[in-house]
Amino acid sequence: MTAEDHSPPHPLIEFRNVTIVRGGHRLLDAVSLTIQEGEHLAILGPNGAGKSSLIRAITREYYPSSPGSETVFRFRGLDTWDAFDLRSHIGLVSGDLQYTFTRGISGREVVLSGFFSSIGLFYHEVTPAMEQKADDILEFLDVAHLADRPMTEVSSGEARRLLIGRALVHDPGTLVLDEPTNSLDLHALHSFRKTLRKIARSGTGIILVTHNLHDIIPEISRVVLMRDGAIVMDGEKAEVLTERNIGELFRVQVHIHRENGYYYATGY
Ligand SMILES: Nc1ncnc2c1ncn2[C@@H]1O[C@H](COP(=O)(O)OP(=O)(O)OP(=O)(O)O)[C@@H](O)[C@H]1O
Repeated sequence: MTAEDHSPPHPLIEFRNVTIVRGGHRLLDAVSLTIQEGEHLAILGPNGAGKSSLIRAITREYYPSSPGSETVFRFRGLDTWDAFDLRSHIGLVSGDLQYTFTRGISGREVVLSGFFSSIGLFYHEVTPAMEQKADDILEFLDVAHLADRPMTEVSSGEARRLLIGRALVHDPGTLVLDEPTNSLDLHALHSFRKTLRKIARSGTGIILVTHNLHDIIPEISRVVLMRDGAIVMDGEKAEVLTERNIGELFRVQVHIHRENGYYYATGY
């Protein structure tokens, strides 16, 4: 082992002074954010805060506009990275992905398509090892019974779990979820939380983007608040999720109450 091997690992994401402008609109405004490998954090903010834009910057869909000398835009210590690097470290479950699976693709095929970043398998060659991995993931996520069901015939909650499976095929160190509980009913929300907690406890990092406090599973310890394209607060969950901070963020008076490690906003 060399002396270099003892140097601290690079953060997964290191952004400093990142501004992103699209169509004349400032989506991110001088954002600085460092996320370590394996961290569990939530990015919380109202509609239009820039949360999805931040995810697009993390996944390199968006690049900083007119970066200055003080701009840092790094992934694992690198200024440039390719889709392959990214996929092996970050599994993405985006909010609109479910609606791109419009054909009768089975649950197992949804998961397998993660190997090819495709929507369905088409001409891709699936190896026995891939089949095994997909079946292990279906089992882990408690959706083995959906392996042969067409995606068009599963509920939103089930579809969401299959898409998580799709994002896990490369064993990414971190799972990024953009508004994952939209349109889930109470039972589906309950199953989804259970699944996410299991993933977090297995050691996978979680970056959860949401506007719902109750999506923040107890394993998430850090919360970043966003508004108008900027990060307005970043810190330990109990210090960030106060009535005052959340009231100011959403511009509405709220009561915050805590139950079994979850936070709920009520009274608005
Ligand atoms: N490509 C684009 N060109 C111009 N404006 C955009 C573009 N993408 C997003 N916006 C605008 O930028 C703002 C931030 O959008 P973004 O989707 O990042 O917010 P969000 O916090 O994810 O919102 P939501 O919770 O509603 O999904 C919004 O006002 C949106 O309309």
